[in-house]
Amino acid sequence: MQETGSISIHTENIFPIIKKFLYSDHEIFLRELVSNAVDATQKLKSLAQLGEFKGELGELKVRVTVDKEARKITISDRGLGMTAEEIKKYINQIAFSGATEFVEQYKDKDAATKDQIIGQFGLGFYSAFMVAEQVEIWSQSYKDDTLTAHWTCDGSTEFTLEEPTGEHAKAERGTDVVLHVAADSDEFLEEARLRTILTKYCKFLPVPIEFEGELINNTTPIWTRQPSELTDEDYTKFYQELYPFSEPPLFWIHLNVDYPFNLTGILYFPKVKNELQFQRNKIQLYSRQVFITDEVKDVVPEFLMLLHGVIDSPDIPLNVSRSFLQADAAVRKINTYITKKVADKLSSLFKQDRAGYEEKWNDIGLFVKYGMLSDEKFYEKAKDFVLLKNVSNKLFTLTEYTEHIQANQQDKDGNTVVLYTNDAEAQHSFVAAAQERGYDVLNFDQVLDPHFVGQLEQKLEKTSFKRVDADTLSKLIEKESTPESVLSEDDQKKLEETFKAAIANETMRVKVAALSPQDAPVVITQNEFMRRMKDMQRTGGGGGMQMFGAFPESYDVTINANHPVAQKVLAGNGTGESLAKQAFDLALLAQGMLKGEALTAFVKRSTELL
Ligand SMILES: Nc1ncnc2c1ncn2[C@@H]1O[C@H](COP(=O)(O)OP(=O)(O)OP(=O)(O)O)[C@@H](O)[C@H]1O
Repeated sequence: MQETGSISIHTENIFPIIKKFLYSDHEIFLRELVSNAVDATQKLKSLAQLGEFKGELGELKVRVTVDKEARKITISDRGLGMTAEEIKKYINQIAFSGATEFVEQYKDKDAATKDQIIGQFGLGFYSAFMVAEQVEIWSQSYKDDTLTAHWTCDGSTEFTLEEPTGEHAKAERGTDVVLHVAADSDEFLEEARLRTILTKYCKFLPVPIEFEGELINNTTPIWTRQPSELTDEDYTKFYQELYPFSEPPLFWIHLNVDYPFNLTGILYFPKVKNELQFQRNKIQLYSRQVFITDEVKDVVPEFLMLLHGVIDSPDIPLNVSRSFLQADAAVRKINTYITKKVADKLSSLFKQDRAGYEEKWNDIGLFVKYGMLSDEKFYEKAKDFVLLKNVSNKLFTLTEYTEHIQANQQDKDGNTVVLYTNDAEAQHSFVAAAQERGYDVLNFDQVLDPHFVGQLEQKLEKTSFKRVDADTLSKLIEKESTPESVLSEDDQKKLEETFKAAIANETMRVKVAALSPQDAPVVITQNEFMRRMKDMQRTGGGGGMQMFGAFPESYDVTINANHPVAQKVLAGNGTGESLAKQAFDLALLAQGMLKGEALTAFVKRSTELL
């Protein structure tokens, strides 16, 4: 029996369109055909379990072979097979209508959406024509009394279907799909290229895949197994399998839900450096153990992309555009679920082993803060286990820290003032002065910290954050009883003039204030607000803040009226100005701001004074 026929499709010329536009993703043909072979094998296994197939299963492998000379790639399975009738139904109708639908969707889309669709649309069987000029199917159904079917098609709407006689009349059960590789697809005749593709997409398929006699896959990756039967070693070994040559992960979460959506997977917390660096290792997305993509941007919340591992879900729609994906209810639920799981894991680590958690803080701190900044729900959970580190490297939770400083660091209005440094070395003199007063200073020296400070300030009631060098201590935390000035108004004026003349610099705003005699004689500070704006701008705070780039750096110079040096400057007949200069330079020196010519002049002047 031989039949020739015409496949009815609605769109004219879908073939050239598919060929042309799918160019960048031609390699997925192999994923599609191997997945079909795996599905056919799994279906046969189910039939056997149900007692509907009583024959020998035999060795259920999918074999991929390539014959470069003959320009052929063959994908063979020992699955349930198809009769000629079934080929007509499943291949001529379903597979081709899938392709038609694809082109229909594809036609009116803009370029960006097209890319999207290409990457994620499972074109199924039809994708074979992206690389082949002719495709043959040899198939023998598992059903008794059926004959082998042989279908050929050159990618046009014409096909032939026959049931061969003689030695080919009844083949072994299963399907061989034979691709006659087109002239412009030579690359797919290379063994190395095919092996790379198979390893990328088929590494964890549930049925053994053999390529040129070699097993390609691990059929039971650990995310498909029960956590109770897995050891830590299994998890770290699997991490190595996913990301060879990477440092071992810190810890992991085994995801497993089947309601209201289906999702399994393992998320690993890597050792993240203190910078927001682009990660080479990405989360991989699978659908029933078939690799789909490692662009998981819309499936997991952005901050979770710092994690590594795999997510496997048949419920993630892969054939729709990105904007649709973001609005998709299943995707949103998956997002929420993963976020909650991650927060719960961190919370239990924190509660069960505080010391271990603190040890890991350097690696997970950035992640936790990023999560708090980008996800309100995560903030709500993480506020109980986020840690603040002070300059003595002691770690506190938010509540612990408020308790720690409350007694000492409340200002006259009852606000708690948190002091912090972003560079303990450079701001050492300020940190030391604060500590002398019995104040505590936090270390906020990571890239996200300026944003994090802003967030905490909004969230925590009656609490403000001030960098230690933003003002004099008496101003940073204003107390009820401020020291009185021992100088008369006239003397204060005179003192200010002397310093102004000595400093002679427009960007230094000089003022005299009554500080404690224990405070430094001269304090140079940079206004908190202005500096924060500049910091934000540096870490990408958005276009609206560009204008601050135009502002020159400016500093406040506070002269302590109650320090003995003030009296000396006032009393110094003719030497007042050089004493003032000396005191100012010492303040600059303490902050690492004295450089170049000014530093040389200072050293010279100091030597002369000696
Ligand atoms: N190797 C095979 N053995 C048995 N049946 C097959 C085989 N390959 C394809 N089929 C049949 O042809 C149908 C169409 O295949 P196609 O790959 O186009 O779509 P699909 O697998 O149903 O969906 P998709 O690939 O988009 O997930 C399949 O549903 C299946 O019934």
